[in-house]
Amino acid sequence: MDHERDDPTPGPRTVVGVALLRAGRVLAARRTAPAAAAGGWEFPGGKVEPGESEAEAARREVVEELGCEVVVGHRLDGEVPVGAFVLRVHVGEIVAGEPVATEHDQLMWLGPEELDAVPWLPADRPFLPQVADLLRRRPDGDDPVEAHFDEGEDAEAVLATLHGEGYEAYLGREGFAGEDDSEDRAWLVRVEDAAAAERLEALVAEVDLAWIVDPVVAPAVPPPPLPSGPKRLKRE
Ligand SMILES: Nc1nc2c([nH]c(=O)n2[C@H]2C[C@H](O)[C@@H](COP(=O)(O)OP(=O)(O)OP(=O)(O)O)O2)c(=O)[nH]1
Repeated sequence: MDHERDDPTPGPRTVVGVALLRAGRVLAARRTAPAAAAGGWEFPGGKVEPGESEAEAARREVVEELGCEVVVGHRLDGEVPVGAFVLRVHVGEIVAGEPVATEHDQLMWLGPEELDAVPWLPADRPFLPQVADLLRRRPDGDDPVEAHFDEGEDAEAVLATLHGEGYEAYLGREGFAGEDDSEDRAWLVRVEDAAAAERLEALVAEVDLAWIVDPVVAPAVPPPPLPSGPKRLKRE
């Protein structure tokens, strides 16, 4: 089927790149093909297929290219023409597996001061200042910290432990901009002070399919706290 001909106002199709962030660095990958782009560095990703969202395409491409699972967060500002396509870039975070280059010939984790050290493809360069800003923006101790849980039972158990130890913590459902309401959304446990965050991190480390959400990649629509969240108890 020719989707472009059915659309009365077809725009250019999209290539989605994902700026994978981890510990103040972003993953850059070196292309091997086509010849004109070989040796150029890019964000993992590829063409969005008909019927796919950009986030779905980004997740699929990262599995294909790097063999790991990612969550995809907000889109960086702007889009850049690439031939008949436009390049758009989302931030993302690896949540399972370690990236292994299968289509690229090299991977590098670059800090904000190292972004200029590799020859990026021309279309990627306009995104680099935004990426550098995100890499420099680390949370301060008072920012809320959230943990993602695939299983509601795990989230509830961690919440109960935190409450039992006197920490204030809230339960919510994950929600990403542009995604429909769904019963399948993951669970989030949120804490709002540094001591609770440290305890939450320790508890999350013991649970499969749970991780601390990078605040930079956090869902664009944060879940509201439950109105009846218990207050933090005084601890000696
Ligand atoms: N994936 C990706 N492609 C980029 C970036 N910057 C950039 O100019 N491009 C260009 C290179 C390619 O011409 C095009 C994306 O093609 P691709 O080969 O990655 O797409 P794909 O995986 O869907 O592959 P295919 O359909 O061509 O087999 O966009 C970037 O950061 N990531």
